[in-house]
Amino acid sequence: MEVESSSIKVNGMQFGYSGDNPIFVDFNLKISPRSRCLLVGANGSGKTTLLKILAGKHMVGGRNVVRVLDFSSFHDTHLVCSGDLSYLGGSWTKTIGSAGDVPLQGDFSAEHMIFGVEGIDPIRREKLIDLLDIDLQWRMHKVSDGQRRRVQICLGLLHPFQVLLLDEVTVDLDVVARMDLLEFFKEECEQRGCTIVYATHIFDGLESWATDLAYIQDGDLKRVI
Ligand SMILES: Nc1ncnc2c1ncn2[C@@H]1O[C@H](COP(=O)(O)OP(=O)(O)OP(=O)(O)O)[C@@H](O)[C@H]1O
Repeated sequence: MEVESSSIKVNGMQFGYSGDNPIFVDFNLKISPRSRCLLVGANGSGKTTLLKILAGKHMVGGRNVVRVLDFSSFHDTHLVCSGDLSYLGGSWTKTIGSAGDVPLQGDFSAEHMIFGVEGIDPIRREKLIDLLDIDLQWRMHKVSDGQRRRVQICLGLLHPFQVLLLDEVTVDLDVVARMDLLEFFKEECEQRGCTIVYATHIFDGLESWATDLAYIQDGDLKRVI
C-alpha cells in the first residue's frame, strides 16, 4: 500500500481578513517533501497571505485545516520554535523561537544578531556567512537594504529547517548572491529532503530550479506543473 506523504497540506481552507470578503474559499494544497514550489499569481492574489497562514501567523479553522509536517501550523508552536518551519517575509523582523519577532534594525552588529542564536551548528553558520558574504562588523542601522536582507536570510536559515517559506526575499539581493542562494536551497532540498515554497515575481534563473509551480487566481489553486 502506498503511504501518502505531504510536507504541507491544506484541507478546505476558508480565510478572509476581518470584515472583508474571503480570499480563499475551500482552498486545498498538497506539497510533497523535497519539493521546491514556486508560488505565483497577480498582485493581491493572496500569495503573502497563504505563506503567512502556512507559517502559523493566522489562525484558520481547526487543527486539521493547515498542516505542516503533520502538525497544525498555528496551534503546534514548536514547529516554529524548533526551527523546523522557517518563514522569511518582507518585513525587517525575524521570528526567533520564544524570543518572538526580533527587529533587524538598530545599533548592533551583524555578529551580535547571528551569534546570538543559540544551538547552531558552527559549520552551517560559517557556510551561511560565507555564502551571503556577510561582514560580521556591519552595524544594522547603517547597512543597505541588500546587506540587511542578507543578515535576515542568514538568521532564517541557521536552523536546519524542514520547511522553508520565502516571500520575495531575494528582491534586494544582487544577481550573484541570488544565484548562490538558489543553489544552496536546491542542495538543501536534495541532500536533507526539505521543502521550500517561494513566492516571487522574478523568474530569472528559476526555469530549472523549481520542481512545482502553484498558480493562485481568484482564491483557487491552478497547479501548473
Ligand atoms: N492585513 C490585511 N488586512 C486586510 N486585507 C489585507 C491585509 N493584507 C492583505 N490584504 C488583502 O488581501 C489580498 C491578498 O493580499 P496578499 O498580500 O496576500 O497578495 P499577494 O499575492 O502577496 O500580492 P503581491 O504580489 O502584491 O505581493 C489583497 O486584496 C490585499 O489587499
